Parts: sequence; C-alpha cells; structure tokens
Amino acid sequence: MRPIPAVIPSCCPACLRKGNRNGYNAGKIIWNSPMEATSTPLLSTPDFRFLPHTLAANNASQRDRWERDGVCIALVDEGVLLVEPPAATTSLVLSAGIHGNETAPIELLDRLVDRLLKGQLVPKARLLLILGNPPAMRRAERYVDTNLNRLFKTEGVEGSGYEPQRAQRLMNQVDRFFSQASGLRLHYDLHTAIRGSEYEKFAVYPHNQRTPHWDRGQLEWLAGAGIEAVLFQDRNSPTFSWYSSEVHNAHGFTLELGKVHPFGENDGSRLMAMESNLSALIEGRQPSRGALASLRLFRIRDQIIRKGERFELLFPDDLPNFSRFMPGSLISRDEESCYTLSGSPGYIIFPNAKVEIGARAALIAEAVDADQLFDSEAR
Ligand SMILES: O=C(O)CCC(=O)N[C@@H](CCC(=O)O)C(=O)O
Ligand SMILES: [Zn+2]
Repeated sequence: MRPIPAVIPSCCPACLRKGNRNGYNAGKIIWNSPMEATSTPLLSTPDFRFLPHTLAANNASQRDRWERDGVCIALVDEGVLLVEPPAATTSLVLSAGIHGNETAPIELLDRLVDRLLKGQLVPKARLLLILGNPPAMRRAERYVDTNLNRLFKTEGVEGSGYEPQRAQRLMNQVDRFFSQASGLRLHYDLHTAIRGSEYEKFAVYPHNQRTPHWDRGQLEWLAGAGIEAVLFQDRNSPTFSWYSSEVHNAHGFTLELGKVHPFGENDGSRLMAMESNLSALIEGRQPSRGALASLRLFRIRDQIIRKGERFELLFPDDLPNFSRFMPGSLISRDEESCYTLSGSPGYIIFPNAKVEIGARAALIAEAVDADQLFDSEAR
C-alpha cells in the first residue's frame, strides 16, 4: 500500500462564515492553493456549465467554492469538482474523459453536475467528479502525449508532458478525497470503447489480493445500471480504477459504456439506466438492481503486448470486443514473434495495434462459470 499523503485543511463559505479566517476547515483540502482561487463567482452563476467551462483552455487555473443548502461544492482543480454534503456515508469518485475522445460519459457527467448545481439532484454522498484529460478533450483525441490511463502508478509517476503531471494531480485529489472517507468507497471510471462490442456496456472489475474482494451488491447494481458483462481484472494495472482499488480499498471499476463518438453525436437515452442508478447513488436512494445471472462473467487469461514497430492484429478493425477465437487462431504478429491462441476458446477485448510499444495491445479473456465463482468466493 502506498502511503497516503498528509491531510491539509480545506474551506467552504460556511467555514469562512464560522470565523475561520484563513479559509480552512480542519481536516480537508479542497484546492491546491488558496492563491489559485478566482475572485469572481463561477459555480453560483446560473449560466455556469461544467463541460463548456472545462473545455475553454483559459479557465484552467480558475477555482471556486459555493455552499448550496448546506452542501459545499468546490472547483478544486481543472475539471475536478468536490461535493461535500454533511454526514455522508458514501464517498464516490466519478471520472470521465480520462481519454479525451470518449464523449458519451463526459456528457453524462456534465448532466449530473448540471442537476447538482441547479439543486435538482440533492447529494447525500460525497463526490469527487472528474473530467480527466481536458486538453485531449479539446482536441477530441484519446490523449495528448501518452495514455493517461497507464500512469496511475502506486510507486509514482515518471515522464514528461501533460499526462504524467495530470496523473499525479488526479492521484493527489483522490488521496485527499478518500483520506476523509468513512463508509462505502467507490470509483466508477467511465469510458467508451474504440470498437463495437458483443456486450455494449461492460465493466472491468479490478480484483486480486491487493484490492477489495468482489462484491455481490456491486454486481447487482451494475446489472441494474445496464451493464451486460463483467471482466474480472486480476493483473496489477496502472489504470485509474485500479489505483483507487489498491491504494484506497475502494470498489473501483472501469465502465465501458458503448462506442466512441464525437461530442454531440451520442444518444443519451442509451445511458439512461446508468444515469438513473448514479443519480440514486448520489441521492442515497434505492438503485435498480439486476440479477447476477443476467451478467456474463469473464476473467483475463492473457494479455498481448505490442513489442515491435511492425506489430499487427490479424483480424478486421471492426471486429467487436468479446469476439470468440478458437484455439490455434493466429491473433497478432510483429517482426519477431506471433501470438497464437492456445488451450480453450478465448474472447478478445480492447484490441488496438496502435498502442505505444511496450503497452497492452489486447486482452484475452475466458468465460467464468457464475455458480462456481459465487459458490467458491462468496463471503
Ligand atoms: O476500446 C479500447 O480499446 C479502449 C477503451 C478504454 O479506454 N479502455 C480502458 C480500460 C481500462 C482497464 O483495463 O480497466 C483503457 O484501455 O484504458
Ligand atoms: Zn477509455
């Protein structure tokens, strides 16, 4: 476990009114430095919209805080909102736009923030709401310099360019957020996939000895939110959801919510069940729960790493995620080697020949028998 940084105090207008002259309230931090605060109110203005504000590059250093009906809402970093209702028993990190071109979840998060700011969604849970990679969102690209979702390393971030410093800032925010958590800890990191998928919406659930044990209630919640398949990820992974699971004992998930489309071209109705369950979670209401039996379950059998310049995948670009390959199938090759599927049939997930050399170019999964999993592992 990586040591959690010391907690620095934080503020909100309520704290200021209570006579805390330096603007800090014992125990919490809500922005990086009081000097960064804007003097002009943002969050309380009726025309403030989180997504357009974040997409405007010259707003990057603006910070603000606002108290609405006893709830502290603060813009604590570019694209990062902290929401603190009193006496919360759930702490939820909800992130989208870790990849800048995955717009449907970005728009979903923006709709939730809009309802929160208008008082149409009354939070009972603490929230850290994150638009992950604003410069990549502006360019409508997956990333600027390197894949942000490979940089959430518990041993610290290396490298130069935008994403390494953003990964560090986001980990700092998550560290501070969870250091104040009591009760249930959750992180849903929302994505969309480059390809279509046999299961349009699916979850990657980090799960090994370093993370919390899988949770039946979480799986039922996911099924109620429209998730069709769950991939248990037992390999240590430098992803955002893995970070929250390993370092903060949160139930962390990468949720794949359909296919990548440009801003404005998403059909929001396809995410209604997810939006409704997230709203219920935020408001402390009963969510919709689906049957475990409705979920297709998988675990990772192997991963293919891109090793060379001439790496290629030996199937069409539009082949969907979870396509099934028979043993003996030639999956990929580069200048030195090839990958042939062995053993039993395997399902291909996230195949991408264009990843950086040394990065994961595909996962090979196998179906898990639900009865066996639940009988043998139930707590
Ligand atoms: O469609 C693809 O190939 C990638 C979609 C995506 O961004 N997926 C995440 C999964 C993260 C995880 O394994 O938990 C990623 O590749 O970062
Ligand atoms: Zn993504």
